[in-house]
Amino acid sequence: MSTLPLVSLSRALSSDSERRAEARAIDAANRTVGFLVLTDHGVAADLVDDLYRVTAEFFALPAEIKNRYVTANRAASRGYVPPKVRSLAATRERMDGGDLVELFAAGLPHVPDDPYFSPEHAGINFRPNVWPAEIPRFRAVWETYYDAMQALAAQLMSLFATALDLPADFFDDKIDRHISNLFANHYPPILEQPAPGQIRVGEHTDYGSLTLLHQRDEVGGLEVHVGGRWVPVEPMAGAYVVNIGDLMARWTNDRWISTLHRVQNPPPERLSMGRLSFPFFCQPNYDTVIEALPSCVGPAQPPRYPPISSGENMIRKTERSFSGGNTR
Ligand SMILES: O=C(O)CCC(=O)C(=O)O
Ligand SMILES: [Fe+2]
Repeated sequence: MSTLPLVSLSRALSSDSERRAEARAIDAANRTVGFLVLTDHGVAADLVDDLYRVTAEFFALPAEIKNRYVTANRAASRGYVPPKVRSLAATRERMDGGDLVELFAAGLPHVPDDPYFSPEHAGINFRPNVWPAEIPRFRAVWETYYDAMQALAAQLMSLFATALDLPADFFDDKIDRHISNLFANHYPPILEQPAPGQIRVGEHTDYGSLTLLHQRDEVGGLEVHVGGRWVPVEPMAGAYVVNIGDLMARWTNDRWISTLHRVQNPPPERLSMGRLSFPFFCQPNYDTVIEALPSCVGPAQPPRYPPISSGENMIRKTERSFSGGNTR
């Protein structure tokens, strides 16, 4: 969709008046579409190229090697998930045979040696990452990219605070020990007829505060549900697609919307085209309780959702996403 609202990070950081102008654009985008396109974000193009390169090398490995990186507790989002095992439509109680995507996921790379992060307190949230030994550079590239994403996410959350008429540091202590995950979505060529309704990623809303998606493939397929229609989101060179997740909708009492989206299968003549994309799913600290912000409730707007902790929300949603695909 060429009409997604554009936000320039460098412009927002250039002066107070520019910051207010970009914050207004963010508010308008998040109220109406829940998606925007972020430009001038400062993430190095070389790093992104490296990320695509090492990750494509991983997915090109034989299945029996990739399967070594499947981890026992899938709700922890670490390592490899084979095609058709997860179903994002299942988070909405819709069964579709499993998403036509294979995944690799990682969490916080350098977990501090502090009880807050220990399994006793944090449960599965800071499980160690797993890294493919076959690709020596994989780990360093992923860790560097993860760091770039967490820094970018923090800057965006500060702009979000301004957009919500809150102090710029409002979210800082709610995301400073976040449980965000970096995913690679690899969509293999579609060689067999999909089951009825089975697509690359079934319709869903993202779970957390916001998602930073890098996509640059030719075949595309990402679609957002706006105005009762599915609208394609085409990649824009060097830009991130940013969307609101369920927790931001809950925080803002639906002033901002967590929009349904999906990845549609290519048309028949392009079924052999694969696709690689990288969502970074921002999830606040596991013990941050998300309830409607004071600026988003009033006599005519009672809170619409009960409070929920970030950690509980993520585990509930992730577990449900593994209830609709192939159980293997
Ligand atoms: O691969 C994409 O373009 C986005 C997929 C998606 O919506 C997700 O992984 O949550
Ligand atoms: Fe998504």
